[in-house]
Amino acid sequence: MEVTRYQSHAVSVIEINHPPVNALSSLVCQALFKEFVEASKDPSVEAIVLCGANGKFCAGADIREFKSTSLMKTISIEDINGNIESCKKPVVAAIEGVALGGGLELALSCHYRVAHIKAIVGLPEVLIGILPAAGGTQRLPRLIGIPAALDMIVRGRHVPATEAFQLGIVDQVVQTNAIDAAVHLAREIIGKPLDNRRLSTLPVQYNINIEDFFDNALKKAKIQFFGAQAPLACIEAVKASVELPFYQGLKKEQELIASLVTTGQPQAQQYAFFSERNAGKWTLPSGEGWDNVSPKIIKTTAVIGLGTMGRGIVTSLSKANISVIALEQDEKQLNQGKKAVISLLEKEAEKLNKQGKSSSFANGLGPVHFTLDFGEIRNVDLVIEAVYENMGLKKKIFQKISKILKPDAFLCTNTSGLDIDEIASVTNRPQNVIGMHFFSPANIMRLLEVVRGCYTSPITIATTMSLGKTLGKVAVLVGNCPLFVGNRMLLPYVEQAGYLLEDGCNPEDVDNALEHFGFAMGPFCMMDLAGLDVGWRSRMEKGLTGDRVPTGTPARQRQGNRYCPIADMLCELGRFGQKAGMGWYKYEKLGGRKASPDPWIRDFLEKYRNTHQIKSHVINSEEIIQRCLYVLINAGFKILEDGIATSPEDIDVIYNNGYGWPKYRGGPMYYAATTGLAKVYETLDRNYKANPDIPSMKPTFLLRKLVAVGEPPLKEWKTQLGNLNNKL
Ligand SMILES: CC/C=C\CC(=O)SCCNC(=O)CCNC(=O)[C@H](O)C(C)(C)COP(=O)(O)OP(=O)(O)OC[C@H]1O[C@@H](n2cnc3c(N)ncnc32)[C@H](O)[C@@H]1OP(=O)(O)O
Repeated sequence: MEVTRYQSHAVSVIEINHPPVNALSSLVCQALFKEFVEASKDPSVEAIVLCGANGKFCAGADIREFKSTSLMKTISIEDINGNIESCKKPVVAAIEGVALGGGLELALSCHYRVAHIKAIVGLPEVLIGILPAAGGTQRLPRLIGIPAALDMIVRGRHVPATEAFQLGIVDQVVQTNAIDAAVHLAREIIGKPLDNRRLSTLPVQYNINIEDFFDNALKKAKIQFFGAQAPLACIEAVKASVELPFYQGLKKEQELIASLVTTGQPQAQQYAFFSERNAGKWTLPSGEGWDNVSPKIIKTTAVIGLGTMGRGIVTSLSKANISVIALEQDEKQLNQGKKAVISLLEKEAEKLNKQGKSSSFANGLGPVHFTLDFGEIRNVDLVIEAVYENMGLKKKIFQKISKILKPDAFLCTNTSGLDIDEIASVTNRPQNVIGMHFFSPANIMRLLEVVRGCYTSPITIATTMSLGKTLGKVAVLVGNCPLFVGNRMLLPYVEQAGYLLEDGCNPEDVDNALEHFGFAMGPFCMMDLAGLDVGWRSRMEKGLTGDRVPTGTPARQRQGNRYCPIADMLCELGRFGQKAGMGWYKYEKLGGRKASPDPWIRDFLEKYRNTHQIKSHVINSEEIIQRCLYVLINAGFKILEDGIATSPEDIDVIYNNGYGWPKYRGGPMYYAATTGLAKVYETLDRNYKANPDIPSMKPTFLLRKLVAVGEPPLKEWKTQLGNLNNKL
């Protein structure tokens, strides 16, 4: 039964029961409508309470039922809302757990709302590419005013109960059972007037210049959410609450949602939503997986190395209230690390404070302890090594700690691409060794690549994936290969960006095209931020530049393939990016962030092209996007072929959460599917034939096969490979 009803004296309690989150599916809507009509007609019922089973009010419309072209149901959520609001008997919402999207819209149509202290409310539709179109954009401004409503709706913010009370969204916050409190309130208000409790009948009150306010909001949103259509539609809908009578406002919501659906963005964002949830459902070829391997509970941890990554990881663990011993090799670095962690934790506490939440680290370090003594980590459950990317150093540390730690402790390495098996091979428990590739800043970035080595046991995977979730990360299990998934795909993308400079572009042409596509940052801005020396060092280690390049090697060739040495040349001149005040761009000062195109670079590129007799040509944005993205996508197909990622969805989760890919485009593999695999294949094939010295352009076997079999849906891509190669 999706909806049940029972009576407590004169109060009828209607409970939504649709696990896991009581989403409003068609069946739930029908049942809710029916039960509500019956309760409202029943003469023995004098008041009604709406609640959700299993401690959750309702997470909104059932996203699984959204079809690509229509969001209509036989009975819409707003049909139910209208009925509730106009009911002559008082209706109280008892909010436990979550009241999100259609769930909050349902609660807003009730005459009163009681929330449990731990509940959260919000209208997060914008995050899945739509707007609250069951009256949310019309009722919320009438309840809490335009600025607060707009902020919640445009950002899709989750609001904790205490803040919801301050804003006036809920009438009571209780520490005990919210349903009992709602029933109690319902009894008290029987027979009392309800006219000023029906939000649709209230005027929207404001004392601001509405035209200016919405113009500014639109301008800001166009910058902040560049390219995303839903935030703009949300603003238009809230504006309609001021300009139009309530029922016309509802019509406007419907028009706006219908027009959003035609952009394809909701479909991409909903795909991203479910892909993210599925990423946690890892399964090994052996059948062992998330649903049959229990993780070990991690209570105590240690982090080795307090550089940028280590500090972020310590902060992350501390935020999750997990005890952590932070270890450094000398007093100076320990103190620097400690100062940095304190400052990060203070910022985190401030953020929580603003949300009305308290933190265990508000007045200090919470569960962190700093030390120079390796002996102190002997009893921890799990260690995360976060020293710099050097195989020799990492092996030395792993050898040492595997002798010290208790036998069942887990050993994790934070690396962005080193061989997990080589690191594991020096320990006395390779089955407990795993990679945890955090992204910088590690206390903020949501992505975590969990890297399984050939020895890693299922329980180690389960424990690390579960720890990732506890830290609030989106953990994705990947296989062990140089650079893993995200960075491996990035390599040909950055390589193409270099070739584009040789062929006639300036850095800003490439960055502008990709930022216009929706990336948070183009490749040259990204390199300036990360530091050009990082890639330079790695190329030196690989013998691509520096003393180890065999004499006589042509400047623009390595092992017979095309090579662009421009980044190396900038590094030789000390142009390391932001930290040097110059890189691909110039900056206002050392460490400055405001990039300006540098005439020196233009001049340098012109001379470079002349020296190498390169005929440059005008390259438009479409060519830039295709050249950079198609090789990245091609690398994604190779990763699937090699069994390094479980699914195209996992690759997309990695790109959406760690590489600034615009979520409204779903991720690179989803983008390839919507662009058309044949187009991607033919473009790559043509370019490869014209440039046989760029191997990353050669279409992969999987891409070719998928085109040959008629481009099956993305969910079926992997089945085309059979069990060819699975490193997971
Ligand atoms: C006409 C338009 C009218 C209304 C529009 C809407 O209401 S759109 C929906 C708006 N609501 C949301 O966007 C909420 C989305 N859900 C969440 O933010 C989180 O899931 C939530 C509720 C905070 C719970 O988070 P938690 O981390 O505890 O669990 P998880 O995210 O893994 O979700 C558990 C399973 O529930 C499924 N699910 C969640 N929300 C919905 C939903 N609205 N519809 C359908 N399914 C939903 C989720 O996929 C998980 O499923 P599983 O099979 O276990 O992977």
